[in-house]
Amino acid sequence: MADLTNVLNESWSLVEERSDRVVEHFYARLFLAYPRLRDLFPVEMAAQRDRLLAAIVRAVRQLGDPARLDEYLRGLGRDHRKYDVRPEHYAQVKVCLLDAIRVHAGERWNDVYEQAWNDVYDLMAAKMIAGAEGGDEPPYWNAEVLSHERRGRDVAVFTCRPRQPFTFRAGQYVSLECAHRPREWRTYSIANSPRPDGTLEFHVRATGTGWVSSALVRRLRAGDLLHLAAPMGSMILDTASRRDVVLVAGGTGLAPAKALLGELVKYNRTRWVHLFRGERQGDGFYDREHLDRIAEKYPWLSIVRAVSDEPGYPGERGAIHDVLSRHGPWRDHDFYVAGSAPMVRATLSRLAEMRIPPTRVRYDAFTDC
Ligand SMILES: NC(=O)C1=CN([C@@H]2O[C@H](COP(=O)(O)OP(=O)(O)OC[C@H]3O[C@@H](n4cnc5c(N)ncnc54)[C@H](O)[C@@H]3O)[C@@H](O)[C@H]2O)C=CC1
Repeated sequence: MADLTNVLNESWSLVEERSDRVVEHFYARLFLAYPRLRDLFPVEMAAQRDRLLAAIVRAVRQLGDPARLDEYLRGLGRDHRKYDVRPEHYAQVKVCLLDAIRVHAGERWNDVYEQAWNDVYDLMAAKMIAGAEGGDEPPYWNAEVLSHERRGRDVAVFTCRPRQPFTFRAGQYVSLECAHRPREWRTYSIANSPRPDGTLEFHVRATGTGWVSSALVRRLRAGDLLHLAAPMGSMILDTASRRDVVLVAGGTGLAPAKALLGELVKYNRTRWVHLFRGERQGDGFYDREHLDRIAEKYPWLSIVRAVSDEPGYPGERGAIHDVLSRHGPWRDHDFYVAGSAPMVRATLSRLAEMRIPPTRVRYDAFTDC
């Protein structure tokens, strides 16, 4: 596998700087050759371009960790049932993707590279196709929005209930689509552990460019319908572990941390749990009272909040990974990290500096980490 990874990295370096053009070429070729595939993709393609590349780069980087890659690709295949992707589509995509890479790599492209991309693509496609064989599962779930509350300037917390049985584990995420932005699916973590009434909670922050998040914060109402794809992700509790737990959450990365807390509340008696929560501004700590009530009730939970971008803030200040190391040492703990890709990356490298074995760190970055 190491050889294959090297060959892929080497060949990718030929096109990396022109990756935008590779992706443009790929989609142009795909939609010309197979016009019916156009309907599987969003009307607005900008975000999709980044996501395709991010998924490929992430998969190639994970070749050295087959178990994790397997889980990721099966989950992705299951998720892609929402697009009505069929097994034959994978071969069509392969022809166009390899063509785009080959054309942009130029004269240094060779048969070894071609074979390596063929092999790795077939391997990934086989796992995604296997993941999509979902038995009686629907391609996506219809869910009705039950409540929608604005928490501060730009955050909304909403709940919904899927109309068909929906099974997931605390810490997982789903991609969802709302009627306000049809065919634009975005991933959000479920912010609760499974509940008897089947309801799901989501936390969304509207940021400048995120049209779906903006619609979910500003336009979604109780009674609206959502589509949810199959749950994905591996940031789930290691219930066999006896180690204490550190949850590191940046912004709405609180959602999966809160879901894991909900799970721990059900059975934990013996593990100390430390929640590190970072926001840019002091007024960003939505859900504060709710979490404080949990900490009052369960003495095993401690919460550290830190603000990174407000110089006069009276409480703890700094990037959350710096705050985490200030509160160390952390020798014998399990870590769960959620937030933006740069925040997750910064935290992972800090944990690596602290010599925490990677097997004790779980995260699910929505973009490449
Ligand atoms: N499962 C997961 O990993 C989840 C990830 N998310 C992602 O989390 C992000 C949350 O965004 P917002 O609420 O706008 O939070 P934000 O971007 O405002 O950041 C909040 C915290 O992250 C820290 N941070 C931001 N950039 C950083 C960097 N480069 N290095 C170190 N720390 C950094 C900030 O200092 C602050 O403490 C979104 O990108 C969302 O997609 C959300 C939910 C679940």
